[in-house]
Amino acid sequence: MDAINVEGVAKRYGPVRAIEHASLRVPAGQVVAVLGPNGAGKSTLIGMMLGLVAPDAGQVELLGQTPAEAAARGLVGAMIQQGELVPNLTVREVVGFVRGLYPESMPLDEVLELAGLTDLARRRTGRLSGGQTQRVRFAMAVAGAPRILVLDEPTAALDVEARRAFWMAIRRYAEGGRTVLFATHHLEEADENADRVVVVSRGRIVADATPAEIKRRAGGRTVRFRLGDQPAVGLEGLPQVTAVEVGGGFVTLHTADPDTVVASLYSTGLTIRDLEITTPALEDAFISLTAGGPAC
Ligand SMILES: Nc1ncnc2c1ncn2[C@@H]1O[C@H](COP(=O)(O)OP(=O)(O)OP(=O)(O)O)[C@@H](O)[C@H]1O
Repeated sequence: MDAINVEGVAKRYGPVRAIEHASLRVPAGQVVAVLGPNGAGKSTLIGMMLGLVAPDAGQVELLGQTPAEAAARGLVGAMIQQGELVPNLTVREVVGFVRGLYPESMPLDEVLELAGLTDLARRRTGRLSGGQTQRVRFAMAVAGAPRILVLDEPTAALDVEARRAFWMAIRRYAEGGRTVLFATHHLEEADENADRVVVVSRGRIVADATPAEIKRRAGGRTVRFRLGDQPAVGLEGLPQVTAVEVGGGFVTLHTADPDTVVASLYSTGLTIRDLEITTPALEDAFISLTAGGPAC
């Protein structure tokens, strides 16, 4: 049984089609990034997964149950963008309260340690920084030891160091077959932390693959080198070369198969200098996959 099964969901807000017919199956144990620009529909899709937004069409199952049933049984934990913490309670009290709502929760000290809150346990939540508040939200999301964890832009308020610590905690949580799905605009975050990247653009899933596959689909690779005074003729006829650019003293060959291109390049007898093979950054892949911008 899949951890998450989204089948043909759609949601409109007046004239805006926030999500148009999206389907997604996530097996247990995967860490999935939902990547897309502002307004792409990520929060709407996540809201439908959590039962917070009613789809106009289609359905969602979490471990074979409706989102409401899964939430009632403590199978799903969530960190969403809205919501204030109760300011006059300590971190330990807030997390302990949430933990007490679940049938099979994690030991409180373990939750605090995982979220990096051990030293802040006695601090009142109204006196926390933005990053510390995010850690409390994370602790609340995992306190019930849910099998599925859903996070909507969880690192939005965090600096680089806090981000790194946060992702280490998520990876630890995902160990042992738990499923994590998170929304992000941060390409490097999807690349570094997910097994699979689902790209959403203008309410549609436009790509669903590993980060490496997304880069490959969006642009292939380039083989770049200097030819000196030798003429750059016949290079477009080499096997697997899809385009040739000459400029700035360099020749750039575009290809999906750089190994074949390099082998055939050396067999031409040309003197090749400063050869390098490059892969486009995930950022470039993302821009070309989501070309067209947000839905409204
Ligand atoms: N409650 C609502 N009422 C009206 N329009 C809405 C509502 N919620 C979302 N939308 C619109 O639906 C579209 C998708 O929004 P959504 O918040 O799902 O995108 P997102 O990818 O999560 O964006 P962001 O990264 O900025 O959070 C946007 O055009 C947004 O303005």
